[in-house]
Amino acid sequence: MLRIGVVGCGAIGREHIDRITNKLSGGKVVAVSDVFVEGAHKVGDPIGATVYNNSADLVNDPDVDAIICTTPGFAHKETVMQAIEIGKPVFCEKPLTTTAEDSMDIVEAEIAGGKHLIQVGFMRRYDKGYRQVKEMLESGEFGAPLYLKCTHWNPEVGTNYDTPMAVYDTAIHEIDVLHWLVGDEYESAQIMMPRQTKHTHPDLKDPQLMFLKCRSGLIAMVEVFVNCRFGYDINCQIVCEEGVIDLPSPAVPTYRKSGGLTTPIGHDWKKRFIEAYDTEIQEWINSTRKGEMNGPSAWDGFVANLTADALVASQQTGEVVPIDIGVVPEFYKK
Ligand SMILES: NC(=O)C1=CN([C@@H]2O[C@H](COP(=O)(O)OP(=O)(O)OC[C@H]3O[C@@H](n4cnc5c(N)ncnc54)[C@H](O)[C@@H]3O)[C@@H](O)[C@H]2O)C=CC1
Ligand SMILES: O=C1[C@@H](O)[C@H](O)[C@@H](O)[C@H](O)[C@H]1O
Repeated sequence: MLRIGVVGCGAIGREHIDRITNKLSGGKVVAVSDVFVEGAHKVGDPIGATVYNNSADLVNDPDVDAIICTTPGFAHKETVMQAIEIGKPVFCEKPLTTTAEDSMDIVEAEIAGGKHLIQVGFMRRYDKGYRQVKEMLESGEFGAPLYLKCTHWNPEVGTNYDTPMAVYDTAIHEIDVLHWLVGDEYESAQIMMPRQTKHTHPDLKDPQLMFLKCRSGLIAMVEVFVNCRFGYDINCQIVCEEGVIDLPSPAVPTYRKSGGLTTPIGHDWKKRFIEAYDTEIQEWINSTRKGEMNGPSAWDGFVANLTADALVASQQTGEVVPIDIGVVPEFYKK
């Protein structure tokens, strides 16, 4: 049994605790922590977990074999570095950090420790739909992918969500999954701001149109609209030389009523990728128990943050910003 400590008992922390406790196998949450300690007690007490009010004490608890970090992005580095220091595996929710510089510090610390310890929560790589699309592209039947049109539509966000977060908290999913999907690397990024919705606030530009150009010339266009009101709607269309692939959304009943044919759209990000989260965490438990680390790595987290930094820079100017990921360290070559 993998004894897991969860740092950060907010929305997704609670989700992961629930799936490990009630759905998955091979793992047990034995400790939880949150700076808001009452929140940690609320989820930790019913499952008999030790409750901490800080990350260091949880990481250093000898009864904790591995850590899940589900604090906000700005706090990830602290916990991940503590885990590397003591040599414990850590599953860190996306983004690895909020800047490429901080992610590089983690990459360097992991390499110095000489052991693969970090997995980043890019769960879309575990989604059946994205996996099917990847297989279709790799079959060669569609020819080369030329451009991608993607939407990351979210019903609403709070006032603590600002313009850069549209990139490093939200578009970070597309940043990671799209280059993985097409087997390419980004070379530049650009953002254009269309007319803004009245539902946004002064610190948030919404919507934003993001353009990512790959080395092959392929361009991915990502629409991020986080106050779209109508639902949580993730779409991806890949236009190839020999055909067009649309990412399948999970099947929902459609219905005819009052003179209309309706396809309902969900509102909740927790449900859209629920199977992907289950698979992701189950595979992490399985591989961690075997002393392996097979999922998205700290290097993948760094590449995503480097790309995010370029997009954030373009938010100010609208200009095309180059991206140079450099050479993949030997340590991360598969
Ligand atoms: N893979 C995915 O689809 C999703 C990933 N996330 C990621 O998970 C992380 C958490 O997001 P949410 O659960 O939505 O946030 P949240 O705000 O609901 O929860 C964060 C929790 O961390 C606590 N916290 C803050 N600083 C802390 C610290 N230094 N040490 C311990 N606890 C601390 C807060 O009190 C709060 O309980 C973020 O990085 C977010 O981007 C969130 C939702 C979906
Ligand atoms: O990661 C997530 C949230 O943090 C983010 O705020 C949402 O927009 C994402 O779609 C969800 O998956």
